[in-house]
Amino acid sequence: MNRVPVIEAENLSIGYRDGSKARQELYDSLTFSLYRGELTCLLGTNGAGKSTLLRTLGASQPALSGTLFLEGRSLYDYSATEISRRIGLVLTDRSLAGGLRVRELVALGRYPYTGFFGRLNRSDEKIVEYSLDRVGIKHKASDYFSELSDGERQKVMIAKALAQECPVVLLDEPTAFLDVPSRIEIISLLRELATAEKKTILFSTHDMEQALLLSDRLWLLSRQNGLQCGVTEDMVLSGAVGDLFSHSSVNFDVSTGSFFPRYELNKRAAISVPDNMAFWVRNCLMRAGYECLPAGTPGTDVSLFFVSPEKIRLMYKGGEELSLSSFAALKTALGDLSV
Ligand SMILES: Nc1ncnc2c1ncn2[C@@H]1O[C@H](COP(=O)(O)OP(=O)(O)OP(=O)(O)O)[C@@H](O)[C@H]1O
Repeated sequence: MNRVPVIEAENLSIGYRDGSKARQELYDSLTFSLYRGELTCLLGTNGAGKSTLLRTLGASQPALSGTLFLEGRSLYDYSATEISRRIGLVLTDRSLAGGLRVRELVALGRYPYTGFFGRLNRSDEKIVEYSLDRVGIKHKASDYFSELSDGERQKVMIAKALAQECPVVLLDEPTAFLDVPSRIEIISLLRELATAEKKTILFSTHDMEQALLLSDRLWLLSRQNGLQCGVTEDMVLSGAVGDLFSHSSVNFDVSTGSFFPRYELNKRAAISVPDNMAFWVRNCLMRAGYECLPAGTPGTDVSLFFVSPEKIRLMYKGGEELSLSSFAALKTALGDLSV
């Protein structure tokens, strides 16, 4: 099946103009497509250019060169009003919200439809109420935006983009400063809008774990490799995600999609542990400098038979044996805790 991209770029160059001539070019030949009904996550290290790319796609800053199409037409052939009916850009800067109440702020999303005086008719009001309801923030509609929590503010900004009724929504770090349940809630909401309302959604984040679980596609942006695009699982298993954040003191575990510190393992432990506790037992041993090997491996510094946190048997190389009944006792016996 040949799918038609909603946004398409060819040899797009993005960056900043300095005065009339000199320019700081971040990327010079980005080629990509964004599709309807998909949630795409933009990942990259600090300063990679994620915000710059999102602002360029949202027409809030010009591309340096190349072509950028929205629904098959050059983005730059659209008027500002036409763009604001098609692309909702949710940036992290909230200073514009001033002293507005939540409902008033969401109603600004209707501006592309309400004409010069911005008067809402019955249908506009209905859309504002629907948008407040859709993100679960209706109960705060009369509160001041400035008095909301970070998570509530993010929901309001998403509601404003919904009220704009755009088929494309671009969001710069919508989960910044949120606790883990709120991050999952926001990304799940974006996912729902993409699948149920067939919107095209691209968001940037530093929340890897949630992004990998919930996004259909990943865009990996780096100075070394430019923009790499693909389905989440392909990008993880190909090693591209691990490479993006490769660092001398950090490893990426492809099997779980999580990053962990690179420990110096100078001791060896043969371990027997039930599957449901294996992660935490290994975690405890690796922090104490032990490489974890299968039970029965000869010549290790210790052998561990872990039945449950209350039932642990530890055997040292010399033959001494201890029965332990907590992780605290195990860590003390391994010399990793001084209590
Ligand atoms: N207005 C500007 N003028 C000139 N250079 C800028 C401007 N804004 C950002 N830059 C530069 O562009 C590069 C990319 O910045 P950008 O904010 O797009 O990165 P980012 O990937 O969003 O970073 P982060 O994850 O830290 O938010 C940086 O080197 C930054 O200094």
